[in-house]
Amino acid sequence: MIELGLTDGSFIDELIEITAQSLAQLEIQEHFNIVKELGRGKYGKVLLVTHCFKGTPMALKVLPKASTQLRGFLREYCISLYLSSHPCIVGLFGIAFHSKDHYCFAQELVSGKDLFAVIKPRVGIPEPSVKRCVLQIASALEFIHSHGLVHRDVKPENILLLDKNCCHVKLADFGLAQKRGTMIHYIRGTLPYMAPELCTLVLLEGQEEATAPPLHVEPSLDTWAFGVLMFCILTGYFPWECCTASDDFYQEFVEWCVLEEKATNEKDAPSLWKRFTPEAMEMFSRILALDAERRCTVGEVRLYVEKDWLKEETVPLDLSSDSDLYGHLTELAKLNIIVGVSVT
Ligand SMILES: Nc1ncnc2c1ncn2[C@@H]1O[C@H](COP(=O)(O)OP(=O)(O)OP(=O)(O)O)[C@@H](O)[C@H]1O
Repeated sequence: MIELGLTDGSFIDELIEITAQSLAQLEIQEHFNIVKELGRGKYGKVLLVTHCFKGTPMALKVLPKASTQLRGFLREYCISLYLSSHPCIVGLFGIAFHSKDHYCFAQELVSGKDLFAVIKPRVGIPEPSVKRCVLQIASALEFIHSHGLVHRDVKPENILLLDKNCCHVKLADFGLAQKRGTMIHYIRGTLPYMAPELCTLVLLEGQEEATAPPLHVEPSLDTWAFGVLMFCILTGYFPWECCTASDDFYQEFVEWCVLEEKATNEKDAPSLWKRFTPEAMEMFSRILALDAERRCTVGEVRLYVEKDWLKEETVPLDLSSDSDLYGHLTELAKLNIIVGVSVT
């Protein structure tokens, strides 16, 4: 029995070594019946399969060898496996293998939609469902962070629903997960869930190196993404496209944060945020603290869950169709991000 370090993520390297030594080679069709494709992401696809002998339905994540490094596949599989005991994290069967063209591992089948699919444009999802969902994701993220890991891809597409009212949800996709402290040197492309400190590492067209110093992966990156996700599912809009000086919506929020440091003032809330109660704004100011060091932990959302988050009469958004951010919800979800990482 190996001794596993529990809080610094070091056990992952040991699991990767062991798994690498025993990774079987087999062809998918020889062991599984492919029923249909369940979904597709930037890195691969997920197939609904049944085991040829046992008939067990599974969600098989299939990553092409041509675009996937073995080490990256093993890291995703080992991190997913280690965390899969949490009730709000997708379960695993302990089955991983490689075929001629793919790396694969079998996940528990979650039969509902993902959270992105149930967000009503410009409306979001009902506040009680948001709260149920947010509490479960906070619990999953606390579990991940307590093991010295960071998810790094918290977004509605990676939250799978077992029912349409979010009574039971599961966090999926550990393809970008890293040990806390891993260094990020640069990023290509942005997503609205990316924290401001991460956006400083975005490479512009033709640029080879980021001008900002490298960043350590910290749980505060997940906290920020969690805050953006909360905004998205409460409103059906993104709060901004990305956290840069050229994004007016983000700049409006930054200005509000500066004022909020002095005193909460409803009048000062940016147009997109006017629908929230002062209590919800206080919560957002802590979860989306611009300074990562001052950002609260995901679990602090529990302090606000008994309070109302949306005002009873929602203030209509003062947006022309051109600046309607919902248009970006689908487009931005498809953006590619390439993150350069090196382990310290
Ligand atoms: N266990 C599962 N059960 C049912 N459907 C699933 C399961 N896992 C993933 N899916 C579906 O497949 C889609 C893609 O899966 P996943 O996010 O793991 O792929 P990816 O290539 O890593 O995506 P991304 O581009 O977000 O990184 C999900 O959005 C979801 O709709």
